[in-house]
Amino acid sequence: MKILVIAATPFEIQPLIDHLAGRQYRNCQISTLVCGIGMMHTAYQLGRQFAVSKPDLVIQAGIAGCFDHSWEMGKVVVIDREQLGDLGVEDDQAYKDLFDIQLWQPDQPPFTNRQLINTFDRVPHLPELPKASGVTINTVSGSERTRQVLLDKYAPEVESMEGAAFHYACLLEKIPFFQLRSISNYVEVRDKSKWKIPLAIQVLNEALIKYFERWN
Ligand SMILES: O=C(O)c1cccc(C(=O)CC[C@H]2O[C@@H](n3cnc4c(=O)[nH]cnc43)[C@H](O)[C@@H]2O)c1
Repeated sequence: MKILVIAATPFEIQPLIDHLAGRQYRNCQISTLVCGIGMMHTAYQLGRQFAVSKPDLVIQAGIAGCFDHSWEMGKVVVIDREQLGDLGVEDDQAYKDLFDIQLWQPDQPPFTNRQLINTFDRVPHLPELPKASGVTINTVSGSERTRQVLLDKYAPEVESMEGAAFHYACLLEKIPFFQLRSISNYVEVRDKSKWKIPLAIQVLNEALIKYFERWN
């Protein structure tokens, strides 16, 4: 079983990389790929990778923002659906996405009712973690207005900059996948001093390592 773990930055999976060094798992070969921040980098790197070799499972691991202030920092979730949060047009005060203006159809593959849904088909040992819905954007949301527009339109729980590109590529290539996100911050008016990146990276990697230990 070939498993590929991808991340936007090296920092997000460095503890896993350190853990894997010199280790061999009986039933799986694990490789890692740092794709870069954002959808463009993720799509390019995945397309390039899949053209050469298709893994049996791909895991995207990263930190993310969450919309619900009752969530604790460092909460780890599996994303079960993704939506694109800023691909569309502005129409005076309104934002319309490509489905709204009918350039895309709600069920055009790989979308289902406008969403990039992971059914977790053929994913072995899916971690028993809470499921959450994701929205993917190009600019980290940092205003009350943007937060509310996204909530009203997509009702997301988690925001990242890569998730939708990952779901899109894996769904089209029919490769089993799951996206693991650990919460580093709330989606709110930007205050970087409140972000808990080291905590989020630590728990994210603990979850990844726990997952691979199940393969032993
Ligand atoms: O502004 C900074 O100094 C800064 C330093 C480190 C990281 C950042 C990021 O913006 C991280 C973007 C990166 O992490 C994911 N992420 C984390 N939180 C969010 C969020 O609230 N909204 C969207 N993406 C988030 C994202 O997937 C990127 O890979 C800034």
